Amino acid sequence: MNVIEVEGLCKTFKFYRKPQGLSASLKNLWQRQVEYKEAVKDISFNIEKGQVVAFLGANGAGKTTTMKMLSGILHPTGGKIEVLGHTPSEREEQFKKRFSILMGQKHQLWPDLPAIDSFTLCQRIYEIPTPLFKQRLARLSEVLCVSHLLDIQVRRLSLGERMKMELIAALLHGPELLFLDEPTIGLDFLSQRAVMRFLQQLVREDNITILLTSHNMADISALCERVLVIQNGQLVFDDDITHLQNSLGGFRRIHIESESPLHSDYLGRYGKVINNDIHRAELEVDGGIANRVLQQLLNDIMVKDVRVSTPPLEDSLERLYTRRGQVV
Ligand SMILES: Nc1ncnc2c1ncn2[C@@H]1O[C@H](COP(=O)(O)OP(=O)(O)OP(=O)(O)O)[C@@H](O)[C@H]1O
Repeated sequence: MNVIEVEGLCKTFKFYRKPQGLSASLKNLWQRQVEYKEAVKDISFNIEKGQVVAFLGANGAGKTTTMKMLSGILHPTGGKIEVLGHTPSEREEQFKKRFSILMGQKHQLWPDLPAIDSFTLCQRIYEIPTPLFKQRLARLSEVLCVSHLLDIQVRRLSLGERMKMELIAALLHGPELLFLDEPTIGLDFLSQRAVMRFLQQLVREDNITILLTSHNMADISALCERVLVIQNGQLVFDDDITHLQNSLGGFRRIHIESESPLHSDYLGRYGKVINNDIHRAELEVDGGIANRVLQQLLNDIMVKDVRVSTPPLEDSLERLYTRRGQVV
């Protein structure tokens, strides 16, 4: 069953550019310079119930704009969206109760109140029965290790603690679908891992559907099975995370350790030299010829140790982000 269905989605922003300088500003008062920005250009995809999908792209690629359209915050300028059987821009009450959107850079909790007060407000807004509210709050605050902080003013909490409270607020009404826009931005390593572990548990136990944007590769590999990549408003990749590396040429890294010095000029004939610190080197080669290159290296060089690995996800994404307008 599809939770999200998107077909030919477009969003063009109309805005006025403010010119520099006093005379230009004055002229602009009666002759405004209108500009258009095509932030999302004709994208189509479906997401099934229970899937966890990463929505990736360089800065300004169109991720937040798409998420805002999926959650009904922005109206599309073209195309069709169906989320949980609703048209998001109609903002029906029944629709709002079934999903949550969490933006790492925007906080919804009232900073001067303790988190528990904001949670009680959420309970009223979403009409959550008291026993269910108490049960959910106890579970969420316990798993996220913030039970002892519920009655402290939100502005006195650390960034990580506040983010965990935001996550609780987003989950109290038991949404079936979660839009997470940079949920771990600014969090330290431990808090990032705690939030990711918690989301993994949520997916396993509650079969929740998640669409996640993040520039943090650890978040993505920890949680997502499928990746959508948007570039300049166009969808350029939609497949399993494991296919991302293979689709981009399936590069492999060969790590060599040798007793004798390794010279980059010499190694260059086998593949692209990524690192070389005299006795250790790392080469990047096409996946299709990795075995042959490895055999050649073993024949030609006195190798002490050798290992083959897949390049990090960041490298595949860098290749994808820097390709212009090509669908993989
Ligand atoms: N209200 C607006 N008016 C005009 N242009 C806008 C508006 N909102 C976004 N844009 C432009 O649309 C493009 C896509 O923006 P969007 O916020 O969706 O990018 P993003 O992929 O989420 O980027 P980031 O990773 O930096 O958050 C950008 O070029 C941005 O400048």
